Amino acid sequence: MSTGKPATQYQAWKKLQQLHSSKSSKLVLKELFANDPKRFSTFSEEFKASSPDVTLLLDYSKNLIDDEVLSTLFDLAREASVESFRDDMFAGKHINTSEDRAVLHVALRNPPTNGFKIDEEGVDEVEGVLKHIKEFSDSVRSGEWKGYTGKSIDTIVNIGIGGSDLGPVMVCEALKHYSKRDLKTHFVSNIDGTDLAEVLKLCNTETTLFIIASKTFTTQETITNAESAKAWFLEQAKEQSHVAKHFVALSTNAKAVTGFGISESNMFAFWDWVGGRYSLWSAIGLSIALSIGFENFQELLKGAHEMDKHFKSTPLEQNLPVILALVGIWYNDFYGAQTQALLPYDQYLKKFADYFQQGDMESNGKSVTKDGSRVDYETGPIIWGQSGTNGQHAFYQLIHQGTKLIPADFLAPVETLNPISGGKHHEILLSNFFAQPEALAFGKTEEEVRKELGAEASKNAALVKSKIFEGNKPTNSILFQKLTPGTLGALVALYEHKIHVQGAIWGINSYDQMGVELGKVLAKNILKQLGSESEVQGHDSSTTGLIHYYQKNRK
Ligand SMILES: O=P(O)(O)OC[C@H]1O[C@](O)(CO)[C@@H](O)[C@@H]1O
Repeated sequence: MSTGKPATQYQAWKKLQQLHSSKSSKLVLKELFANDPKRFSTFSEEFKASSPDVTLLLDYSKNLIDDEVLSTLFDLAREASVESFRDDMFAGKHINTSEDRAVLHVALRNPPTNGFKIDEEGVDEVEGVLKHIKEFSDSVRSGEWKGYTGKSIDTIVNIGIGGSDLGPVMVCEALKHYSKRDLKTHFVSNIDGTDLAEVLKLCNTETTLFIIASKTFTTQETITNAESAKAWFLEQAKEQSHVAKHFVALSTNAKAVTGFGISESNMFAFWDWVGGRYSLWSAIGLSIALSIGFENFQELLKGAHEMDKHFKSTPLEQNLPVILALVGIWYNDFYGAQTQALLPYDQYLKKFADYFQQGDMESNGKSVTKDGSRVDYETGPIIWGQSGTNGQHAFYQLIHQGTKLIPADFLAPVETLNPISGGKHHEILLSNFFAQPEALAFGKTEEEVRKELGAEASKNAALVKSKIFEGNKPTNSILFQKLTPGTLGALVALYEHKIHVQGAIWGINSYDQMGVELGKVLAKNILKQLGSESEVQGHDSSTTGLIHYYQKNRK
């Protein structure tokens, strides 16, 4: 079990504080590289899965670390029992202590033979659900599954929110290359009626399949959207019995699913030990299987499983998720960095940062440890980013020359799936992928700027200053072979395990999400009061004023 101890109590943490005060000013990338020609090979690791297409190179040499800092970070991981906490997760121990649950997304991608031995109720049902997903997705994709007028399905609408939306959205976008183009996939998540209304304009009742994705099947947004979608469908289809051909559910709550009017045979089950933000590998991935086919879905699971094996069995010093986690902690807790940017140089990964915004921030956005103490150090970073090179023309200015330290992960494929114009686009893309971390690390000195400006430099001191790049900005670079389902699985699992390791060191529970509850409760209460001004009770003057303004001005 993780110690749940405040991280500041570890000896290694104290040593890292000393190292930061004594040497942070000396950790200058330009000098570290100049003094060590082998720095790249020392601080990079390759991950190779059994499929030759699934390889990742992590270069973490452009970080503000040296051997001593790094070995102290590994000491920290050992002192915080990261290895035994990891093993507890794989063994099905109830590491989600506040909800007394196992955390077993790894069981969803664990092959029936040669996998990990996991002992928890429901794990032996995983294969059966995968079989159900295969049969159903094959029959929809082949056109065998017919709608109420005998036509095949050509449109899928996944209705879900949070983990029941973001994973499928990200993966369907990332693996669009492998998708069945004549089967359109849409996602509706927001309670804002605009979301559903705009999607319904693209749908035909006779050929649309709605997937209602909700672990609890009580989430207000999802159930309201599902009810409205059903009403829209029945306006045309009339007969309640036709619902069975057009609505399926992905849930752990059979009672609520049948209560909604979907029969259990049209329900794809999963279990309490699958956290919402770790659920794309479960039945929640049905829209993925429909879009890219079951075999590709299985490749995705396989790639993740290979990363699970790496995480479970590789010594910490070569363990990719552990390295990413520790380097992240170095900036988050000792340099005071508030955020972490994820910058994929692959257009298919444009939703990657959005996905891990929930994955990381809902997991590690906590301020009490497992034993209830208030932390006196920073926990989860703010995750953000977008695909390169678009980000370069949006926010990179601040990363290069702003006042904030923004550690960033750059990701790119060696091979593109779209080598248009003889591969020219890809070469340009990758030249940017290589150039940005280099510019961030090594910057541009005043001397270089003066040389570049020539005579102009002596006339315009402010211009000289504005063109200096201080450099020494840390980055990780991840190069993967190409964006296959297996590679994506490995990449997602890499970041999932990074979150796990960081949570273990911070002593927090990465697997509950109490922080989303209060707002939900207040919204339900306010909804009951929106009828008239006199009903608005029990709020502060700001909230009351805002509600009254709305009530006066609504039409
Ligand atoms: O799948 P459900 O139960 O509808 O929940 C959706 C999402 O809501 C949350 O509980 C809170 O945002 C997430 O953890 C979850 O992914």
